[in-house]
Amino acid sequence: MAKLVFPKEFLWGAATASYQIEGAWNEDGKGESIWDRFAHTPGTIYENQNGDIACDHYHRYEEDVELMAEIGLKAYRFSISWPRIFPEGRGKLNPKGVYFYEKLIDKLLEKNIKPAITLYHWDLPQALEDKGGWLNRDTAKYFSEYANFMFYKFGDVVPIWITLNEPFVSAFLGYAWGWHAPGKKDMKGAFVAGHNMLLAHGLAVQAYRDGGYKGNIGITINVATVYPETNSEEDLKAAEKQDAFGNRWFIDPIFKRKYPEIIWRILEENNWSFVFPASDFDIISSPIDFMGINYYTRNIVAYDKNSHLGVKRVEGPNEHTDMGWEVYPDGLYDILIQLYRDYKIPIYITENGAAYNDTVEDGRIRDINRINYLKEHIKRAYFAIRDGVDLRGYFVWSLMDNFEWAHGYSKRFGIIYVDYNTQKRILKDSAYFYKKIIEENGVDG
Ligand SMILES: CO[C@H](O)c1c[n+]2c([nH]1)[C@H](O)[C@@H](O)[C@H](O)[C@H]2CO
Repeated sequence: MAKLVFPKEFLWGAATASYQIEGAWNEDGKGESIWDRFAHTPGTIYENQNGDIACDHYHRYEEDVELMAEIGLKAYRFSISWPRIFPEGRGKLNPKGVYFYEKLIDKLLEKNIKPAITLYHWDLPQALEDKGGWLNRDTAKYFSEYANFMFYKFGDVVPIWITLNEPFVSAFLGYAWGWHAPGKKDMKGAFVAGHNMLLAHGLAVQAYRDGGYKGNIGITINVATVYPETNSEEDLKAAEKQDAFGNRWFIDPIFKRKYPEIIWRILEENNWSFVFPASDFDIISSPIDFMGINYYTRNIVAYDKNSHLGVKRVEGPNEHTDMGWEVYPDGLYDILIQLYRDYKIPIYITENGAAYNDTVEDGRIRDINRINYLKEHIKRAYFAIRDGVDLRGYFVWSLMDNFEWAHGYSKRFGIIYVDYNTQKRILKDSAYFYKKIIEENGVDG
């Protein structure tokens, strides 16, 4: 069997996010986040679980970095908890919060693991939410102040910066559907929040450039490759709409200085066509160095006059993960080809992985289904590079089992198992599989 060998500098990593792993939700001066507030609200999270302790990474980060080194990670993507730095979102600084990340980054560098920082992975300071949160345009400015401080502190030692994680998800699930913090159900608000997040992104990129830092800065977008159920004209149009709405909404403003047509049509149909100052798009489209994509599954769609946008989802025929997401590795290849064709920008896969109901038997976790998932997707990443995509790296989601938002701890994505009763970590078989991938810089074809 042929070995598919990646380019020499290809970056193999794993990813996490602050609220999902850190715990210490109100320790050492950290301010409340909207996820603390949301998860403390009964009925929002599976079995009313929350991130108060999570994986206790705040206290166990040294052990966790040792495990990253044991796996052989070349990079580690993690997010900064904004309210751990600025408890009120701006103004008063929390030195102990800064010190935690200083120690974490120092430990990573000591182990030759490149830090890749996500500045915002959904845990907005509650104090800013109390002033309107992402519905308040000023939050974009406050974000750039926070980003500027992080660049000042770590810009010389952290080579990869991601401004936002999945603005579509935090705008829509947080402001339109209410499934995520801050739990609002206001479709119009989702568009305003999304726009202010993009503004925040652009202002942060400008701050990074003004600081003259030598690293790379980008954004992470969630993508699900879209396929029409049939080749009928109606289904093809439905697929085009879904791709624009689900994948391009937060990409086109950055690369084309405008929203996809479908977004403007929704705004106009609802009389929400706000007058976004054209100058916003000058800021939003500040050039970035890479695009991060989070790929998990695809979307098969068909025309349906009774559905939102006239588009209904059709379930795929292949195996599904514990999240109910179809396993479709070819979708990763297709989306990489499409995005690189359309935007010609270096790409990182900043998240890819699968939740399965892992069990510990004789001290081992034989997660062969996750190994197969990772293997097939890593193969597609190789074929995308072979076919011309400038793909720079791959971050598995996730380094360790963690708080899976509204699903609480019921979904396990980690390549490291976490026993939440004891906080014991156990490398799953998939961790050893990934270790071999990294050692060989390649995968069996
Ligand atoms: C459709 O999947 C999304 O792209 C997506 C999946 N995921 C994400 N975004 C988030 O970035 C992570 O915080 C989640 O833990 C992770 C697993 O659910």
